[in-house]
Amino acid sequence: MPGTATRGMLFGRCVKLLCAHGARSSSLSPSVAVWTKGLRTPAAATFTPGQSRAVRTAVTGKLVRNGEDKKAVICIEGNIASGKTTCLEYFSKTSNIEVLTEPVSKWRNVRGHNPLALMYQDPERWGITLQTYVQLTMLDRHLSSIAAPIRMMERSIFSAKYIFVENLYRSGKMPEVDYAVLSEWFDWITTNISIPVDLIVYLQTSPETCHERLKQRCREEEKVIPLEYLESIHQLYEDWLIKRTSAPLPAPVLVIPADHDLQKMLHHYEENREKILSASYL
Ligand SMILES: Nc1ncnc2c1ncn2[C@@H]1O[C@H](COP(=O)(O)OP(=O)(O)O)[C@@H](O)[C@H]1O
Ligand SMILES: Cc1cn([C@H]2C[C@H](O)[C@@H](COP(=O)(O)O)O2)c(=O)[nH]c1=O
Repeated sequence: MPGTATRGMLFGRCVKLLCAHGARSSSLSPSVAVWTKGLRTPAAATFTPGQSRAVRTAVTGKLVRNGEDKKAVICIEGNIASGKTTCLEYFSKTSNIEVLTEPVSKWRNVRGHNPLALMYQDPERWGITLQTYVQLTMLDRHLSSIAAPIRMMERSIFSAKYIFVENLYRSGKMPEVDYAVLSEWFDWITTNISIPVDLIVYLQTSPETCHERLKQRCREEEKVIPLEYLESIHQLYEDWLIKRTSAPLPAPVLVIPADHDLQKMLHHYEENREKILSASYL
């Protein structure tokens, strides 16, 4: 591992990304930030366990937001209405953890438009619109500054692509050109920007449980979701996080069975607390 002086040299190239004057105000995080670019080396980026995040970034040459590379990132993944928000709420009471829920309110209202509702009404036409905005807002969540040493996020830019975009495309509801454009964006982002994740917590539910919880939550846009849609999302999650056959894993996975009632789930969260929080030492 390089010493402090070497690391200083590796991180010597700083760039400032500043908001353009006169740009329309946005509901995203302010983009004034200091970024560091790791040194690009011809060597292939191979990560070994225990290697520090700083060194990995130096090897890959990705843009990294200063300071954020030292924080632990835990992503809570699972099907629609599997209990992710409830899990985040539980851990939000822990000091040292800052929780970042999915920006669903933005997906329901971008300058007066509701791309989430439009997508469910006509996925062929509006899938690309929603997923472009999901990708942007998820990236914004990953890059936002937090004060606490541990960041717990609901889903990730990875599941938006590997689960939801993939589902639209495979079910024939996203034209190939839309899928290609979204994939190009995703590949550019993940190649050039450091999006570290230290642990994925997968709340594993049956699609039937999610269907029940979804009906109980009663979000207007989601009233049209049939059980088959949740089955497809479930299958994609299982392929990605359990069988590990579909897409790369950005982090180790901790599986928590999540079909149980609320009281039992809170007990499971408590039982797994140490394992989850130890992500900060990875
Ligand atoms: N273990 C549970 N048992 C029964 N209902 C639950 C449980 N966990 C969450 N719920 C309820 O199910 C609905 C979906 O939960 P939520 O946490 O919003 O899921 P997600 O964030 O994954 O979409 C909510 O109405 C919530 O109160
Ligand atoms: C990430 C992502 C989400 N959605 C949809 C799926 C649900 O209707 C909401 C998220 O609600 P949840 O209860 O937190 O699962 O957004 C989508 O269509 N595309 C996506 O990439």
